Amino acid sequence: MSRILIVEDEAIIRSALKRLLERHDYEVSEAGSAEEAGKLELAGFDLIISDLRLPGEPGTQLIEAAAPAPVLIMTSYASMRSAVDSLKQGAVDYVAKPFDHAELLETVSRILHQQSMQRSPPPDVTDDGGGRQTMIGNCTAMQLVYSRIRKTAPADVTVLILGESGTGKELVARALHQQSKRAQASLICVNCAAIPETLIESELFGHEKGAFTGASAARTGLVEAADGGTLFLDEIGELPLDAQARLLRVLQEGEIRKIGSVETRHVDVRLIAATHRDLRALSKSGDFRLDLYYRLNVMQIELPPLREREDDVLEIADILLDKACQRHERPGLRLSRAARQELRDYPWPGNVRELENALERGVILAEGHLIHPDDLGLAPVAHRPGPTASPAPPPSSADASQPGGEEDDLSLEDYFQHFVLEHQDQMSETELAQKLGISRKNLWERRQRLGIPRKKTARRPQ
Ligand SMILES: Nc1ncnc2c1ncn2[C@@H]1O[C@H](COP(=O)(O)OP(=O)(O)OP(=O)(O)O)[C@@H](O)[C@H]1O
Repeated sequence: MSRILIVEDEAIIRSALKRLLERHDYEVSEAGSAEEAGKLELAGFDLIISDLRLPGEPGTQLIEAAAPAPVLIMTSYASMRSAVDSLKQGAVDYVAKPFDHAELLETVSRILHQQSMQRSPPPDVTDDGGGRQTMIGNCTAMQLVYSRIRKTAPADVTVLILGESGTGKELVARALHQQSKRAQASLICVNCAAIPETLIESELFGHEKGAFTGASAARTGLVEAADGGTLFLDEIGELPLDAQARLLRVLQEGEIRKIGSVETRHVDVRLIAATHRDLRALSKSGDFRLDLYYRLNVMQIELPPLREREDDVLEIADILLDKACQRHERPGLRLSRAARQELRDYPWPGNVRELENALERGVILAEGHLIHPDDLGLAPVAHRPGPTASPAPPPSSADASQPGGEEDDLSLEDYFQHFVLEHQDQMSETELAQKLGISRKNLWERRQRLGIPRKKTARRPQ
């Protein structure tokens, strides 16, 4: 939903315009003067509509301050000359008052469309080891993502990144941090699903010595470690309710309190959160606090699944293949025509991460200078899983016994799926992982890959 700011001192015009835009599904904020508008994160808006004549500074004052957000100037017929001057100063367009509703809506939609079509180059991202990579892909949906990153990074606001597992949510979080004014400070990345529920609060918020059995020394939490910088909470939908309450306090008051402490400490942290789950639906079932959802959902960036990214699959495959060839010292390896077709047709439930893994397998297994479909190890058509967001049906025993190289994998996954579904109501995630002989992180990753929803945790008081 596009965000528009109206800057107009006449309350009647301002609220009429607000109602008009809201009826057309825009999210609208208001300010009565350029000075009042200047207190907002202007660059976070998709469009600013400002009256030219305002008490104090004129509307054109906002043009530079709001960049790259466009400013549309409203002016009266009597001052057409100043309207033209505003264009010279960089306003995107002007509308003469009183304006025709249809005409104004058309102008707004044209400007927003042009803005979204402005090509933003994919951002460069540096990983923890200092390695650089560029986000790959040029489809329309990714252009929108790049443009959102460019606009949102400098505005010091909370960002919620949505997308299936492996679509690049962490890459986006890194790009946001690295293009923000906090770039020189720390970026702390935490996967909420990979930390046992019993430990997550103390990991995030720290604890005092003796706060609980085993707390033999005081410990600083990750939120405090991100002070002055950015905290990236991946899979925030998995955060237990008690930790959600503490996080809300950080967002509302800018304060944390360690477990077992009575003192609070001020922290200045920009929060970026990501999830593949529908937080609104989770809040309806009582598993996610609605107030926290509203606090997180200031700006949204939605990553498209790979299967919807047009020709990006092959572009990404070519670049990642070169990298895999270098890593394994197998220069010059290419994908066969059939392998390229296979990559194009496959539904990629694990998205770019799954593509990376398939290419890695291809490079290791290829015998000549071409990678063939078998080398990629993708599931045969009959066994192809659905997207991670919706649970995949368990493969039938008939499927599992079919001839082909996948039987062992399938029956193992079949066993895994049945075991988890059968025992998850009685066992904690840690117990499940122990019984299966895998780590808790691995359990979570398999749940993502196989599309097995996590059991509902018992509702706790808020
Ligand atoms: N657009 C892209 N260009 C290049 N590499 C990408 C892109 N998107 C994702 N990747 C790669 O895919 C892998 C998964 O990306 P990332 O960890 O950011 O995904 P995610 O959505 O955070 O996944 P999860 O939710 O499972 O943690 C990484 O190795 C990342 O470098």
